[in-house]
Parts: sequence; structure tokens; C-alpha cells
Amino acid sequence: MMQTGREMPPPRLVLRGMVGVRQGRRLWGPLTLALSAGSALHLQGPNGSGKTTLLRTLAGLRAPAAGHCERDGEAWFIGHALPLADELDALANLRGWLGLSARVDDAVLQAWLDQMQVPRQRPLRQLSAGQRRRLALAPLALQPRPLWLLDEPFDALDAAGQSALCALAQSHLASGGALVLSAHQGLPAGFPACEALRLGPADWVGTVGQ
Ligand SMILES: Nc1ncnc2c1ncn2[C@@H]1O[C@H](COP(=O)(O)OP(=O)(O)OP(=O)(O)O)[C@@H](O)[C@H]1O
Repeated sequence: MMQTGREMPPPRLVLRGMVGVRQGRRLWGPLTLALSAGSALHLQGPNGSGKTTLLRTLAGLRAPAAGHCERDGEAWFIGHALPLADELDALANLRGWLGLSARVDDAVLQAWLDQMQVPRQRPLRQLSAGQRRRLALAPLALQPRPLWLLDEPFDALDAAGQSALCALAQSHLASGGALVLSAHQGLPAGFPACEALRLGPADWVGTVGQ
């Protein structure tokens, strides 16, 4: 059956003429784009090109120098700095992090930590970098939100951790979510298809997805 515009789901994210500036230098934009449900955007560019700045702006943690963005529903922003306490164990950290929006049963948290092989009763400072990055996948796995903003999510993850993230992304997009991510090393083979956006101080107008 032919779909009319009316029956299409709303885009998960819309940017209108958004410009990012740091220290008086234009990093990117103006960016004008719509990211549809079920679609993924891969931010590309060398160190310092403004990928983190854009992700933080999309998360609402930073104002753009011009233009604006609209999100359809809540977003998870998973960046380099995580809201985790080094002296608490993984279980206590997840209770605090996820409990800010809705309580998740301890049994569910424990089962997930075991499945991801993240030690749950050791202070976080004793975990490896990869174990911490696995922990950072918990919100994505345990609390659905329509938009994911992921800054270098594959950093420090081994092959099994990468596969877990690929599977999460597949099911997120299949259920109508959308995501924007940065990834220096390219994306693993199992990751869903992404549109690429190379950042720079130039006009970029596009639609990602239908
Ligand atoms: N807190 C800050 N104050 C001032 N300038 C900053 C700050 N954070 C980043 N910058 C500058 O903004 C520019 C973009 O940085 P950003 O971290 O967004 O780039 P990136 O593409 O994510 O880099 P990388 O690939 O190295 O992670 C850089 O020139 C950086 O020096």
C-alpha cells in the first residue's frame, strides 16, 4: 500500500540551520536535516572537528551558535564522561543512573551485568576500561528511549562488547528508534547501515531515512 506523508512517523530529530562554534571558529554547519525513525547517522571528521560538540548540542547540553534542533521524545547521550561514581560498585551505579528516570528491578540489573560479564560488586575504579564501556551500554539495553546519541561507543570494547552493541542498535532501529554516533575506527561489520556526515564549516542539507 502506498504511504502518504500523513502516515509517516515523525522524524526523531530535526536540525534547522544549526551552526557550531568554539572559540570564535565555526566547526560545522549550517546543518539542516531530518533523521527518520529507524535511521542512523555516522558523524565523521578528524580530531577537533566538532563531533563531541555536535552530539552534546543534540543532547541539549550546549546551545548552538545559530539555528536549533528538535527531538521527538527523550534521548540517551552516552559520552566519554559517564555519570558514574568510582567508589560504588556497578550495581549501585546502575541503580542511581537508571533510577533517575524510572526504577529498574535489581534482579534485571544483576542479570544484565552477569550477561555482559561486568563485575557487579567491585568498586568501579577496579574495573577495566572495556568493562566500564560495557556498563555504559546498560541504559540502551534496559531503558528504551527513541533517540541515542553515542560518542565513540566502540572505544575499548572487545569483539564481544562490539557485537552486543551492534545487536542493541539493530533492535533499537527495528523498533523505530534512531541514532547518531561518532566512531573513529569505522563501524563493525554487524552494525546497521548508516548515513555518513563529514563535519566541516559548510552547508549540509539532507534527509536520513525515508
Ligand atoms: N571545553 C572546551 N572549551 C573550549 N574549546 C573546546 C572545548 N572542548 C572542545 N573544544 C574545542 O572544540 C573543537 C571541537 O572539539 P570536539 O571535542 O567537539 O571535537 P571532536 O571531533 O569530538 O574531536 P575528537 O575526535 O578528538 O574526539 C576543538 O578544536 C576543541 O579544541
